[in-house]
Amino acid sequence: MTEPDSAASVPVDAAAYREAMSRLASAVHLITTDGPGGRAGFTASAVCSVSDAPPTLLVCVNRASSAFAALTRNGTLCVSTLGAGHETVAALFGGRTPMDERFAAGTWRRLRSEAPALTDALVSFDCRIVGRHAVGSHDVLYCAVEALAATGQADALLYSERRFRTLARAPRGGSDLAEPTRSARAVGVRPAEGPALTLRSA
Ligand SMILES: NC(=O)c1ccc[n+]([C@@H]2O[C@H](COP(=O)([O-])OP(=O)(O)OC[C@H]3O[C@@H](n4cnc5c(N)ncnc54)[C@H](O)[C@@H]3O)[C@@H](O)[C@H]2O)c1
Ligand SMILES: Cc1cc2c(cc1C)N(C[C@H](O)[C@H](O)[C@H](O)COP(=O)(O)O)c1[nH]c(=O)[nH]c(=O)c1N2
Repeated sequence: MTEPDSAASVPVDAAAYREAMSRLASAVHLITTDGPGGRAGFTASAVCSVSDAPPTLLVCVNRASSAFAALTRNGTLCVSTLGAGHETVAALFGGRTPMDERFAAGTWRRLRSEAPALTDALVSFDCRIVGRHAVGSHDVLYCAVEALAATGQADALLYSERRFRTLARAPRGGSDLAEPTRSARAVGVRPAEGPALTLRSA
Protein backbone atom coordinates (compact mmCIF):
# COMPACT_ATOMS: atom_id res chain seq x y z
CA MET A 1 0.00 0.00 0.00
CA THR A 2 1.20 3.49 -0.80
CA GLU A 3 0.42 6.58 1.27
CA PRO A 4 -2.65 8.63 0.23
CA ASP A 5 -1.71 11.27 -2.33
CA SER A 6 -2.95 14.38 -0.56
CA ALA A 7 -1.78 16.62 -3.40
CA ALA A 8 -3.96 14.75 -5.90
CA SER A 9 -7.12 14.46 -3.81
CA VAL A 10 -9.66 17.11 -2.88
CA PRO A 11 -12.16 17.19 0.00
CA VAL A 12 -15.44 15.58 -0.98
CA ASP A 13 -18.00 18.30 -0.51
CA ALA A 14 -21.07 18.52 -2.75
CA ALA A 15 -19.36 20.80 -5.27
CA ALA A 16 -16.34 18.52 -5.67
CA TYR A 17 -18.61 15.52 -6.02
CA ARG A 18 -20.68 17.20 -8.71
CA GLU A 19 -17.59 18.32 -10.55
CA ALA A 20 -16.30 14.75 -10.51
CA MET A 21 -19.67 13.36 -11.60
CA SER A 22 -19.81 15.85 -14.47
CA ARG A 23 -16.98 13.89 -16.10
CA LEU A 24 -19.09 10.77 -16.47
CA ALA A 25 -21.04 10.22 -19.68
CA SER A 26 -24.60 9.09 -18.96
CA ALA A 27 -27.59 8.06 -20.99
CA VAL A 28 -30.48 10.52 -20.72
CA HIS A 29 -34.05 9.50 -19.94
CA LEU A 30 -37.44 11.05 -19.32
CA ILE A 31 -39.18 9.70 -16.22
CA THR A 32 -42.93 10.19 -16.60
CA THR A 33 -46.02 9.26 -14.65
CA ASP A 34 -49.78 9.74 -14.78
CA GLY A 35 -52.72 8.66 -12.65
CA PRO A 36 -54.53 9.83 -9.52
CA GLY A 37 -51.46 11.87 -8.51
CA GLY A 38 -51.45 13.72 -11.82
CA ARG A 39 -49.19 13.82 -14.86
CA ALA A 40 -45.56 14.72 -14.25
CA GLY A 41 -42.09 14.04 -15.51
CA PHE A 42 -38.43 14.98 -15.27
CA THR A 43 -35.12 14.36 -17.01
CA ALA A 44 -32.90 11.76 -15.36
CA SER A 45 -29.41 10.38 -15.77
CA ALA A 46 -29.48 8.39 -12.52
CA VAL A 47 -31.10 5.26 -13.98
CA CYS A 48 -29.53 1.82 -13.72
CA SER A 49 -30.35 -1.80 -14.42
CA VAL A 50 -30.65 -3.84 -11.20
CA SER A 51 -31.76 -7.36 -12.20
CA ASP A 52 -33.09 -9.29 -15.18
CA ALA A 53 -34.96 -11.82 -13.04
CA PRO A 54 -37.33 -10.17 -12.47
CA PRO A 55 -36.54 -7.29 -14.82
CA THR A 56 -35.87 -4.40 -12.47
CA LEU A 57 -34.25 -0.98 -12.81
CA LEU A 58 -33.70 1.87 -10.42
CA VAL A 59 -34.33 5.58 -10.74
CA CYS A 60 -32.90 8.18 -8.33
CA VAL A 61 -35.25 11.11 -7.86
CA ASN A 62 -34.69 14.25 -5.85
CA ARG A 63 -37.49 14.55 -3.28
CA ALA A 64 -37.57 18.30 -4.03
CA SER A 65 -38.53 17.58 -7.66
CA SER A 66 -41.98 18.80 -8.67
CA ALA A 67 -42.63 15.31 -10.07
CA PHE A 68 -41.93 13.51 -6.80
CA ALA A 69 -45.42 13.59 -5.28
CA ALA A 70 -47.09 12.37 -8.46
CA LEU A 71 -44.57 9.55 -8.88
CA THR A 72 -45.07 8.23 -5.39
CA ARG A 73 -48.86 8.61 -5.47
CA ASN A 74 -49.26 6.94 -8.87
CA GLY A 75 -46.84 4.11 -8.10
CA THR A 76 -45.99 3.67 -11.77
CA LEU A 77 -43.57 5.37 -14.14
CA CYS A 78 -42.16 5.07 -17.61
CA VAL A 79 -38.47 5.46 -18.46
CA SER A 80 -38.07 6.77 -22.03
CA THR A 81 -34.45 6.70 -23.17
CA LEU A 82 -33.58 9.63 -25.40
CA GLY A 83 -31.75 9.87 -28.69
CA ALA A 84 -30.23 12.55 -30.90
CA GLY A 85 -32.88 15.19 -31.60
CA HIS A 86 -34.34 14.98 -28.10
CA GLU A 87 -32.14 17.73 -26.65
CA THR A 88 -35.02 20.21 -26.43
CA VAL A 89 -37.41 17.86 -24.65
CA ALA A 90 -34.57 16.81 -22.33
CA ALA A 91 -33.93 20.46 -21.41
CA LEU A 92 -37.64 21.16 -20.86
CA PHE A 93 -38.05 18.16 -18.53
CA GLY A 94 -34.84 19.26 -16.79
CA GLY A 95 -36.77 21.65 -14.55
CA ARG A 96 -38.46 24.99 -14.05
CA THR A 97 -40.91 24.48 -16.93
CA PRO A 98 -44.65 23.92 -16.36
CA MET A 99 -45.65 20.29 -16.85
CA ASP A 100 -48.01 21.08 -19.74
CA GLU A 101 -45.15 22.70 -21.67
CA ARG A 102 -42.90 19.72 -21.02
CA PHE A 103 -45.45 17.26 -22.39
CA ALA A 104 -46.38 19.52 -25.33
CA ALA A 105 -42.83 19.05 -26.63
CA GLY A 106 -43.28 15.33 -27.36
CA THR A 107 -45.74 12.76 -28.65
CA TRP A 108 -46.82 10.04 -26.26
CA ARG A 109 -48.44 6.64 -26.04
CA ARG A 110 -49.33 4.29 -23.26
CA LEU A 111 -47.80 0.87 -22.76
CA ARG A 112 -49.22 -0.98 -19.75
CA SER A 113 -49.59 1.66 -17.05
CA GLU A 114 -51.00 5.16 -17.42
CA ALA A 115 -47.48 6.60 -17.60
CA PRO A 116 -46.79 8.40 -20.90
CA ALA A 117 -44.11 6.76 -23.07
CA LEU A 118 -42.30 9.01 -25.55
CA THR A 119 -43.30 7.66 -28.96
CA ASP A 120 -39.89 7.97 -30.60
CA ALA A 121 -37.74 7.07 -27.59
CA LEU A 122 -34.89 4.66 -28.26
CA VAL A 123 -36.55 2.37 -25.74
CA SER A 124 -39.29 2.78 -23.14
CA PHE A 125 -39.59 0.78 -19.91
CA ASP A 126 -43.04 0.82 -18.34
CA CYS A 127 -42.62 0.17 -14.64
CA ARG A 128 -44.35 -0.39 -11.32
CA ILE A 129 -42.52 1.07 -8.32
CA VAL A 130 -41.90 -1.91 -6.02
CA GLY A 131 -39.51 -0.38 -3.50
CA ARG A 132 -38.17 2.92 -2.28
CA HIS A 133 -35.10 3.85 -0.29
CA ALA A 134 -34.25 7.37 0.91
CA VAL A 135 -30.58 8.32 0.55
CA GLY A 136 -29.67 11.93 1.26
CA SER A 137 -31.65 14.30 -0.96
CA HIS A 138 -32.93 11.53 -3.21
CA ASP A 139 -35.17 8.49 -3.15
CA VAL A 140 -33.98 5.40 -4.98
CA LEU A 141 -37.04 3.94 -6.70
CA TYR A 142 -36.87 0.23 -7.50
CA CYS A 143 -39.00 -0.35 -10.55
CA ALA A 144 -40.36 -3.65 -11.91
CA VAL A 145 -40.38 -3.49 -15.71
CA GLU A 146 -43.78 -4.69 -16.89
CA ALA A 147 -43.72 -3.69 -20.54
CA LEU A 148 -41.24 -2.24 -22.96
CA ALA A 149 -41.07 -0.92 -26.48
CA ALA A 150 -38.43 0.43 -28.81
CA THR A 151 -39.08 2.35 -31.98
CA GLY A 152 -36.47 5.12 -32.11
CA GLN A 153 -33.68 4.68 -34.65
CA ALA A 154 -31.62 7.72 -33.69
CA ASP A 155 -28.11 7.84 -32.29
CA ALA A 156 -27.92 7.70 -28.49
CA LEU A 157 -28.13 10.92 -26.49
CA LEU A 158 -25.51 11.31 -23.75
CA TYR A 159 -24.95 13.92 -21.06
CA SER A 160 -21.31 14.63 -20.24
CA GLU A 161 -19.40 17.67 -19.00
CA ARG A 162 -22.77 19.44 -18.59
CA ARG A 163 -23.62 19.15 -22.27
CA PHE A 164 -25.67 16.89 -24.47
CA ARG A 165 -23.68 14.80 -26.91
CA THR A 166 -24.53 11.97 -29.25
CA LEU A 167 -23.07 8.53 -29.73
CA ALA A 168 -23.32 7.03 -33.22
CA ARG A 169 -25.17 3.73 -33.44
CA ALA A 170 -23.32 0.49 -33.98
CA PRO A 171 -23.13 -0.77 -37.56
CA ARG A 172 -26.29 -2.51 -38.71
CA GLY A 173 -26.50 -6.08 -37.48
CA GLY A 174 -24.50 -5.26 -34.33
CA SER A 175 -27.56 -5.96 -32.21
CA ASP A 176 -31.23 -6.75 -32.66
CA LEU A 177 -32.12 -3.18 -31.73
CA ALA A 178 -29.79 -1.81 -34.41
CA GLU A 179 -31.47 -3.79 -37.19
CA PRO A 180 -34.10 -1.50 -38.74
CA THR A 181 -35.68 -4.02 -41.08
CA ARG A 182 -36.36 -6.73 -38.53
CA SER A 183 -40.00 -7.17 -37.63
CA ALA A 184 -41.34 -6.90 -34.09
CA ARG A 185 -39.58 -9.19 -31.62
CA ALA A 186 -41.02 -10.37 -28.36
CA VAL A 187 -38.75 -10.18 -25.35
CA GLY A 188 -38.82 -11.96 -22.02
CA VAL A 189 -40.78 -9.56 -19.90
CA ARG A 190 -43.98 -10.58 -18.21
CA PRO A 191 -46.74 -10.06 -20.76
CA ALA A 192 -48.76 -6.89 -20.53
CA GLU A 193 -52.19 -6.44 -22.05
CA GLY A 194 -51.53 -6.93 -25.74
CA PRO A 195 -48.31 -6.43 -27.62
CA ALA A 196 -46.82 -3.51 -25.69
CA LEU A 197 -43.81 -5.56 -24.65
CA THR A 198 -42.61 -6.18 -28.17
CA LEU A 199 -39.46 -4.45 -29.28
CA ARG A 200 -40.37 -2.84 -32.56
CA SER A 201 -37.36 -2.02 -34.64
CA ALA A 202 -39.06 -1.31 -37.95
N1 LIG B 1 -28.90 12.85 -10.08
C1 LIG B 1 -29.39 14.08 -10.11
O1 LIG B 1 -30.21 14.47 -9.28
C2 LIG B 1 -28.95 15.03 -11.20
C3 LIG B 1 -28.21 14.56 -12.27
C4 LIG B 1 -27.83 15.48 -13.27
C5 LIG B 1 -28.22 16.80 -13.16
N2 LIG B 1 -28.99 17.20 -12.11
C6 LIG B 1 -29.41 18.59 -11.98
O2 LIG B 1 -29.49 19.21 -13.24
C7 LIG B 1 -28.93 20.53 -13.17
C8 LIG B 1 -27.75 20.65 -14.14
O3 LIG B 1 -26.73 19.70 -13.79
P1 LIG B 1 -25.33 19.65 -14.50
O4 LIG B 1 -24.93 18.23 -14.73
O5 LIG B 1 -25.35 20.52 -15.71
O6 LIG B 1 -24.32 20.35 -13.49
P2 LIG B 1 -24.04 20.04 -11.96
O7 LIG B 1 -22.70 20.62 -11.66
O8 LIG B 1 -25.17 20.50 -11.12
O9 LIG B 1 -23.98 18.45 -11.85
C9 LIG B 1 -22.86 17.68 -12.31
C10 LIG B 1 -23.17 16.23 -12.11
O10 LIG B 1 -23.32 15.97 -10.72
C11 LIG B 1 -24.36 15.06 -10.47
N3 LIG B 1 -25.41 15.74 -9.70
C12 LIG B 1 -25.81 17.03 -9.84
N4 LIG B 1 -26.73 17.33 -8.94
C13 LIG B 1 -26.90 16.23 -8.20
C14 LIG B 1 -27.73 15.92 -7.10
N5 LIG B 1 -28.53 16.84 -6.56
N6 LIG B 1 -27.67 14.70 -6.59
C15 LIG B 1 -26.85 13.76 -7.12
N7 LIG B 1 -26.04 13.99 -8.15
C16 LIG B 1 -26.08 15.21 -8.68
C17 LIG B 1 -24.85 14.61 -11.82
O11 LIG B 1 -24.15 13.46 -12.21
C18 LIG B 1 -24.50 15.78 -12.70
O12 LIG B 1 -24.38 15.45 -14.07
C19 LIG B 1 -28.53 20.76 -11.73
O13 LIG B 1 -29.56 21.43 -11.07
C20 LIG B 1 -28.38 19.37 -11.18
O14 LIG B 1 -28.63 19.30 -9.80
C21 LIG B 1 -29.36 16.35 -11.14
C1 LIG C 1 -29.22 15.84 -17.95
C2 LIG C 1 -29.99 15.91 -16.65
C3 LIG C 1 -30.04 14.80 -15.83
C4 LIG C 1 -30.74 14.83 -14.63
C5 LIG C 1 -31.40 16.01 -14.24
C6 LIG C 1 -31.35 17.15 -15.08
C7 LIG C 1 -30.66 17.09 -16.27
C8 LIG C 1 -30.66 18.31 -17.17
N1 LIG C 1 -32.09 16.02 -13.05
C9 LIG C 1 -32.77 17.21 -12.62
C10 LIG C 1 -34.25 17.10 -12.93
O1 LIG C 1 -34.52 16.86 -14.28
C11 LIG C 1 -34.93 18.39 -12.47
O2 LIG C 1 -34.31 18.85 -11.34
C12 LIG C 1 -36.33 18.06 -12.17
O3 LIG C 1 -37.09 18.18 -13.31
C13 LIG C 1 -36.84 18.95 -11.04
O4 LIG C 1 -37.18 20.17 -11.58
P1 LIG C 1 -38.63 20.72 -11.23
O5 LIG C 1 -38.78 20.64 -9.74
O6 LIG C 1 -39.60 19.83 -11.93
O7 LIG C 1 -38.62 22.12 -11.78
C14 LIG C 1 -32.21 14.88 -12.30
N2 LIG C 1 -32.96 14.87 -11.14
C15 LIG C 1 -33.11 13.73 -10.44
O8 LIG C 1 -33.81 13.73 -9.42
N3 LIG C 1 -32.50 12.58 -10.85
C16 LIG C 1 -31.73 12.52 -11.97
O9 LIG C 1 -31.22 11.46 -12.32
C17 LIG C 1 -31.56 13.71 -12.72
N4 LIG C 1 -30.78 13.72 -13.84
